[in-house]
Amino acid sequence: MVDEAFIPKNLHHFAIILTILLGTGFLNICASIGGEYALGNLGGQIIKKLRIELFTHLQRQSLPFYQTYRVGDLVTRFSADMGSVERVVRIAFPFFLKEALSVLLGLILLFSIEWKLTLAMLAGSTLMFIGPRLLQGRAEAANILYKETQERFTNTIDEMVKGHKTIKSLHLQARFQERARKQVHELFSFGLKLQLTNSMMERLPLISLLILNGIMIGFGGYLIFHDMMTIGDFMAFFTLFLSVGQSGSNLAYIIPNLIDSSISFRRIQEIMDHQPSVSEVPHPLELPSSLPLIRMDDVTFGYSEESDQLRHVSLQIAAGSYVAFIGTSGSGKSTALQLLSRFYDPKQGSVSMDDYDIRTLSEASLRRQSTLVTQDTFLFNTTIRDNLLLDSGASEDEMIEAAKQANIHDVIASWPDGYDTQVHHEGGSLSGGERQRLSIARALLRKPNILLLDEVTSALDPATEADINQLVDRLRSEKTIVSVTHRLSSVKNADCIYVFHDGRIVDSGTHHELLHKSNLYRSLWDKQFGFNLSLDGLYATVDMDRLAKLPFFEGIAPPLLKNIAMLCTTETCKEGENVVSEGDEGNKFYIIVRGKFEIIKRTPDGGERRVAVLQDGDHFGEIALLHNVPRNATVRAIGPSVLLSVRQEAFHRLMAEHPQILQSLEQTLQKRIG
Ligand SMILES: Nc1ncnc2c1ncn2[C@@H]1O[C@H](COP(=O)(O)OP(=O)(O)OP(=O)(O)O)[C@@H](O)[C@H]1O
Repeated sequence: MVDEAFIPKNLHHFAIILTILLGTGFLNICASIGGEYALGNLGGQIIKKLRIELFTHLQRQSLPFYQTYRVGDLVTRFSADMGSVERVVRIAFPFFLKEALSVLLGLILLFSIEWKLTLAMLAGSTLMFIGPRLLQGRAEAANILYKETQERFTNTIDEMVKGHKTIKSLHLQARFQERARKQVHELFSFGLKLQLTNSMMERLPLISLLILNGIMIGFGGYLIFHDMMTIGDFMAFFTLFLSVGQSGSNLAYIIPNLIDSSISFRRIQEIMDHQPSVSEVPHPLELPSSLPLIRMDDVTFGYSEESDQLRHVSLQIAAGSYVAFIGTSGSGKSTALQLLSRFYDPKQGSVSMDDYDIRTLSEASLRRQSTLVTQDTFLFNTTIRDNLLLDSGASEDEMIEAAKQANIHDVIASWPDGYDTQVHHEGGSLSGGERQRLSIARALLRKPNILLLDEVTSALDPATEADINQLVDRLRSEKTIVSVTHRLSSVKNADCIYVFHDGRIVDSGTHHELLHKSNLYRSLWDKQFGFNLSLDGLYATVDMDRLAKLPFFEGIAPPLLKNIAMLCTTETCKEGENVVSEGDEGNKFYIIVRGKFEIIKRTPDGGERRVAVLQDGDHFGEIALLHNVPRNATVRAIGPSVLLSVRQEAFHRLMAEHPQILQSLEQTLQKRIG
């Protein structure tokens, strides 16, 4: 324009150049609108595909995966990480393409105007990328640190929301507040570090651009003074270089975004690379719809490579029979049930239904045939109706029938919205017993041939437990039922009871056979007999024969034991409640009538460690009847429980009236110490 139109004042050339400028400008506007739509659409499609693939991949994962990754770890990948990839795919990547194209075309034009100056500029422009490159490692590390902290904070929020009842009842707000405060502080400091590194990476190219401008003006001036370049060419070069330089620094500007997104992408990829440990074979078989014979042949299984929780377990469950797995806590009963459901595969041996190894069956056919009901019931945040029906295809009448069988229909009908009642907090608004009965109704609606029950009556009151036991009795002819329980009275009628101990089956037979031949079974049975509990589960008594079996009361005459039995008062406690706390002064003795308790010891670092689990018939704190000694551990209810307790003062009054009790106790203690 300067050399061909302005200096020679050539109107014709001026008109041509102006038309070209306006025409290309218009083309530029049209192309950018079209390009933005096309790239936006492409970016959106990529993200859509990635989200669906990640979701589907998560659903394919087996149980160990969900024990490795916590909710926050996965939610962050879907939210923050996916967001960062999305920003790059939708905005930064099109921007990168546009700017890279500008640089490329600009360089071609610059070469055509003055190649020597362009070469000089090109050599200088390496400055623009050296700085960011040097900072890249630090930026990546800061980014990873920030994302991991985000993940931990999300996990804390998840735990706080899910455990809000326990946190309140144990008054742990300060502990969570402290954890959250620490993580928020880390988010602040790591975020600041990340921001500073990123802004340094963004500033460095601008500084380099400033230096480049200086070089260009200096070298350009030199060329003009030596008649090696016209003023017009210099002005064209200068204008074009400003635009190319700006595009170049824009490219450097988006590097932090690219780093952020590449780390997010790596984190998503880490999940996508995780192969499920239990997966379908390439051409799975369909299990015929009939009551199958179930077998476990020499099964050994461990949750980790280092230890085995089941060892050489072999068992056979006849079609249509009612079988129970019983044993001490931690003996492997639930693990065996999970292997029957194929939530895990054995390390050695096999689980089969009829003659099919269940590893060869399609997951759909296995799940159609067998349903597992566990004690941790999960309800979806939708209506009770949806929670019951899910994809079972059952009718309204069938749903009501199943709810009646599970003894929950009357409760639902008494709610203002009945079956349309909305479930909140994954069922947290319902009682444990209600949740459990809903999950039983849900399982019945799916009409499985095999019903696997894992401690399903542990959260129920005695009346409901009796109803569920009757239901199981009614169902036993039409289904194969396998029930894991620690409450022996509820499986007395089972066709076969397998007794687990330390990961092995040590005995099997009917209740009567086991009473005769199995010491372990007899001792478990003896521990649980002799208690009487009202149907609402609020009032309990203990027989003196049962008290006589406690080592502590050995040798005390029956009439005195009767007096001790009368001192017992019933205590009920909710899940998560501490019955005794480590360090507190002990003044009561307890016997567990129903329920499970964990014994917890404080660790030197301020944490907690579970050292044992107590259940129906176990007792603790007997020393408190005699002396005021501090409790050496905390006893916390794992589920709703009922206990009988004897207060020290009442016991002392009894001992004052009957000094023989003290004599007997001292003799017993001497014998035990001796
Ligand atoms: N997901 C898991 N990862 C690692 N170890 C586990 C896991 N689940 C259970 N265990 C361990 O495996 C052993 C057997 O547990 P399992 O739940 O099968 O016992 P159980 O007989 O059903 O006991 P309980 O009556 O107390 O539930 C226990 O030592 C337990 O701590």
